[in-house]
Amino acid sequence: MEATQRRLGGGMVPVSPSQTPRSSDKPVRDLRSADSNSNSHSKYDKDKGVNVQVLVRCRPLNEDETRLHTPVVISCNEGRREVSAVQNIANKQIDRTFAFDKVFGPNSQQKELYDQAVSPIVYEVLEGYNCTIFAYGQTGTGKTYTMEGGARKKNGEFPSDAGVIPRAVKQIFDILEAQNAEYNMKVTFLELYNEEITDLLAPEETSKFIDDKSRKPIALMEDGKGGVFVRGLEEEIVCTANEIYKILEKGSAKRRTAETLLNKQSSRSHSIFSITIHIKECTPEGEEMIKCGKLNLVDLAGSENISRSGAREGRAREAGEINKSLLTLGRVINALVEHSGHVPYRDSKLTRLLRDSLGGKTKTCIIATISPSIHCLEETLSTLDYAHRAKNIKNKPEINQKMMKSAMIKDLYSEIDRLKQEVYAAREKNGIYIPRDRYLHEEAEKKAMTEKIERMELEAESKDKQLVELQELYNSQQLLTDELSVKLEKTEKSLEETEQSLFDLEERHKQANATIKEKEFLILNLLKSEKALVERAIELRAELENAASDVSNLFSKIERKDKIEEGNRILIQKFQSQLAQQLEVLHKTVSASVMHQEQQLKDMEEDMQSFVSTKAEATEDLRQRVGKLKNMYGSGIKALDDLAEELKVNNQLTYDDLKSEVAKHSSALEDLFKGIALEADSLLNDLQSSLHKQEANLTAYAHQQREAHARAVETTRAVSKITVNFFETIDRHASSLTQIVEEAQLVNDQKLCELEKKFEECTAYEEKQLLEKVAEMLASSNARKKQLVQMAVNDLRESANCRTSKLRQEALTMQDSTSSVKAEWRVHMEKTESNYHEDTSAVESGKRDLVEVLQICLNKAKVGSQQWRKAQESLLSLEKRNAASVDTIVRGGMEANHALRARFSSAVSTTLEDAGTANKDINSSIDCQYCVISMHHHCCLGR
Ligand SMILES: Nc1ncnc2c1ncn2[C@@H]1O[C@H](COP(=O)(O)OP(=O)(O)OP(=O)(O)O)[C@@H](O)[C@H]1O
Repeated sequence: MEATQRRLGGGMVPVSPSQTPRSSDKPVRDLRSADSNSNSHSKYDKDKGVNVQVLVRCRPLNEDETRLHTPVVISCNEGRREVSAVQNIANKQIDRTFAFDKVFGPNSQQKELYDQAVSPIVYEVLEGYNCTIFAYGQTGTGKTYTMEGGARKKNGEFPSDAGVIPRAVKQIFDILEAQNAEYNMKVTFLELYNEEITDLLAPEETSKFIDDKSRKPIALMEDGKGGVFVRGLEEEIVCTANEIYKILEKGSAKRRTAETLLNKQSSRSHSIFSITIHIKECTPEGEEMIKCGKLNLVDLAGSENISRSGAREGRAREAGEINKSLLTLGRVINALVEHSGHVPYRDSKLTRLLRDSLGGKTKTCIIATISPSIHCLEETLSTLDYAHRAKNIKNKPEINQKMMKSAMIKDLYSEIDRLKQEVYAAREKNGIYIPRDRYLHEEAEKKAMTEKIERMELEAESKDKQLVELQELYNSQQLLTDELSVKLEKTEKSLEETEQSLFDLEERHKQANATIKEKEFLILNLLKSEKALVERAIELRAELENAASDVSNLFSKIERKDKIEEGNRILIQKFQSQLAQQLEVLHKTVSASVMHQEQQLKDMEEDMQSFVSTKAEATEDLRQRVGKLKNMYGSGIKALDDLAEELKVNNQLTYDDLKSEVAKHSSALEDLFKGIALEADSLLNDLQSSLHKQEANLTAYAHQQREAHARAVETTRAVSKITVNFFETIDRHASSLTQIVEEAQLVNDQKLCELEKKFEECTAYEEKQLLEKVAEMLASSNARKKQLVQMAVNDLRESANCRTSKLRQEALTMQDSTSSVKAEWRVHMEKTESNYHEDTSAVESGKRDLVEVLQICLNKAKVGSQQWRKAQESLLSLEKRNAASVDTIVRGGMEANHALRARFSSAVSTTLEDAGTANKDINSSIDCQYCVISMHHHCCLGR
């Protein structure tokens, strides 16, 4: 029942098997996160957890597969960490790609896989983590090959195809040896077969019978803290790697294997090989601590298709059990991934054993093995799905709490005592006896367990009932579904038939519609042509009727025409005779009138000759009169010409007067302007000279100001220099203060460390003494403690005093520097003040000068304005005079013009009178002429 220590190694004391290393409740720093290449480290986050690392390994085709040229459907892209399954047969197309943390193709070597995926995990185990690596995959895909290796150890050499387990063992020993560490290592090796656990390291006596029945299953117990442990599992203490190899060989040989169609040596059970390492560490204070790490290496039985693997009878049951536990594992993975409240760990022993590795505090790595063959595609896809899903499981790894060696020894002593008591009790009485306390404790535990079991049974019953109900419901639903599906089928068939007939009918309907349409079209065309024909006939009839009436009309017209033509002929004959008579009469009258006309023309010629002679006389008379008029107009125009000449002379005179007057005025104005310009010039010169003076003053003032500013800048520079010096000294003091404080801190720390060390030493010493003289020692230890504390306090006080005095000194130096800065500042202030006063007086004098200059300018401006006023007045008087003289000239001109205008108007009136009489004469002569002509005209008309 109880574990027995088989060997003691490295001077370390092993822990009991029930003491499976536990992670501390305290969060611990991930020590390998910096140098590990495992991506789990990078993902690590205390609250979120670390994803289970999943890698895939594809084995190469085996001999048979190569011989039979089995098609390969799996391709591995190690760089992109992807596995693709591609198959295209007939109409079934598969093309799926999965991404994993790492992918190892068919050519990958054992060492490669180990170095890349497992080695970092081993480092983590040595840091104090619990880690699990398990291989999952279809039968014959290389789980055992990956975990254990193809060949066992040959002649002490390390084989190149050694698997994960021997390599991990070697690495652990190599590291520990290199570190020269004091350690203790123990291993366990168990097998889970048909839901029963067997110890592969059990002593020979108990397993000398080869048949399965002789193998005693061992119990899986709850440790009361949520974990499980295997009661009575052998723990082999190992000191060298070779020992482990031997153990492995021995254990593996005991594993149940069988030949299946897929694997000649197929593992029929799950195996868990665990290595627990305790490493001694010394704290800087010299305390011995024990660090503990555990590595679980799990080789699962193959997931398989029973029919394909060729498993029969016993093997089929095996396969069923294997599949059941793997199914539970799948359900656990699903529940963890989907974060469902209940995770069915308890449904199989495998999941109970792996509980901490799936969603617990262990770091886990799953190696999924697959075959590239087309025949395994279904299982390969299922494995890839499974593994891909497992990628999302999150664990929360924690480093196992380090134990103090003394505490551990204490625990072990109490364990030995308990065991001794048990042995003693057993020796004293017949049968099995245990101490009362333990009995009571176990009874209570048992009671609690019974209650729990009862409760669970009740729950299970109710669940069963529910299940039965659900089953019934499911069955009835199934029946209903079957009925409905039959009905549905029938309905579908009839629907199909109806649809077919409907389709036919529709076709026929379409055809009929088409023929109807054709016929309708023909009828319509016929009707149309009939209608057109009737219309045409009606038209033709009307035309015929019209033609008949036209013909009758034509006949009557022809008759009438004939009659008229007859009448016309008679009339023409009458007209001919009349016309001949009239033409004879007309001939006679025309000859008489010609004679008369000739007579009249002779008379007219005579009259015209007399009229021309009278006209010549009248014209002579008129010419004489016009000559007279011409003379009269010539004398009038001459008089007007004389007048205009006189006017011109007058105007010239007036213009000359005006011109001389204006010239006089302009010369007077010129003289005046010259005088004014001279005055203005002198004024401007004065103003310019005063401005020059002012400019000189201003330049002097600016110079003064510049000098004052330069002085101010100088002083400011001096001040800033002083201030910088001041701050530098303050800085120096501050840094020396910090140094002092740091020193003080260091001294304090050292002293506190010493105190702590002394206190611990004292405590340890006293603890030892306490076993003999507790009471006596207590007093003395108290006194000693007091003394020690007093000493430490005094020490601290002294150092504090020393520091205070140093601080005071620093403060004094600081005060000194401050006072010197103050004095410098005062000097600077005084200087600045005197400069300021000087500047102000200079400004005042400048201001005064300016005021004087301005006054001078003002006076000059006044003189200027007076002179301008005078000039204005003289200009005004000149203007007035000019205006008066121009007025008299203009008035004289105007009077002369008036006299000329009177003469001109009298001359015009006489000329007009003369012209009036001449016009009258012409008019009367014209009238006379007119009378003569009219008389002539009348005479001519009278003839
Ligand atoms: N990567 C590999 N390279 C070379 N040979 C391999 C590889 N993987 C597997 N094999 C060979 O394939 C055969 C089957 O491998 P193995 O027994 O490890 O499969 P398994 O997955 O453990 O099967 P089972 O689940 O039935 O135990 C072995 O002969 C092994 O040597």
